Amino acid sequence: MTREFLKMHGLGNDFVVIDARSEPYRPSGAEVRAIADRKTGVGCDQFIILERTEAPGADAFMRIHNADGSEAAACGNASRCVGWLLMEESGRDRASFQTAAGLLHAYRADNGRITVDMGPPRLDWSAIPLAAPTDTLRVETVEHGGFAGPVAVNMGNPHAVFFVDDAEAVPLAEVGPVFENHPTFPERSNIEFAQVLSPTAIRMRVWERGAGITQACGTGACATLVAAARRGLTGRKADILLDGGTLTIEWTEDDRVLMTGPVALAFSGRLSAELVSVGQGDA
Ligand SMILES: N[C@H](CCC[C@H](N)C(=O)O)C(=O)O
Repeated sequence: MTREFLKMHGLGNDFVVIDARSEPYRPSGAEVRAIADRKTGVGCDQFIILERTEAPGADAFMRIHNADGSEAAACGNASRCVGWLLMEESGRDRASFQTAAGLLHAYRADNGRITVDMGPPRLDWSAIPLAAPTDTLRVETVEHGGFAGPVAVNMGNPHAVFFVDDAEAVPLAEVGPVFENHPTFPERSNIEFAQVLSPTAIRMRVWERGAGITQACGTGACATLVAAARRGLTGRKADILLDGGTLTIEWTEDDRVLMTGPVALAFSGRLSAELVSVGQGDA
């Protein structure tokens, strides 16, 4: 049984998207890793599956698999891509879909961009989650290689945001995995390094949980803005300058984080039976 897929991305953070609403598909971790492999598979940062849902007001359930086979409850860039797909399908300018982190609402913004209301940030240590009661404004137990005391934010998934003087100088491939797997994060964490350029602009680079360095991270951009505003480094709205381009993030007065940015559909294709059969039944 082969399956059609769409190859999409948000600022270079790329996805294989499967519509499994009519034919359920629950790949094993091994299948996800095989599909995500950039040499022997299709290649992607996350593998996204649209599932049928009975959730009121939702057009689909969006399941998110990282390239390492782990599952995540939130993915900002993929949320814009799925929102766009559902709007194209319905002909409407709005779409809502369920995720493990809750019901998300997407709508068309200017210049072909899409806005997703990513909901409220979760700021309590137990919601990140962290391993022990901690002030999430500066997590002192997390330090390595001259970097210490990140801000912890949950956007449906865990983030640790370090503020630095020069984001380009961070040895991301070296320190990223150390922080991703730090014992303070019982569910691991996405890791951001942010350089505040002005009260309305932040340069940010990211090491993603389960995917490594990516060109952009939507939930990471949301976490970065929330962290900067909490520290008084910016206002509640700023442009986040990522390797792949810019996202505009706003943390509204009624505690919603709005993420606006582009969506791209690169190509469609078919997963071969060999690729889908990899690791059938494996963990
Ligand atoms: N690596 C993330 C999921 C993808 C997030 C990112 N691609 C985004 O756009 O938010 C995690 O394990 O929580």
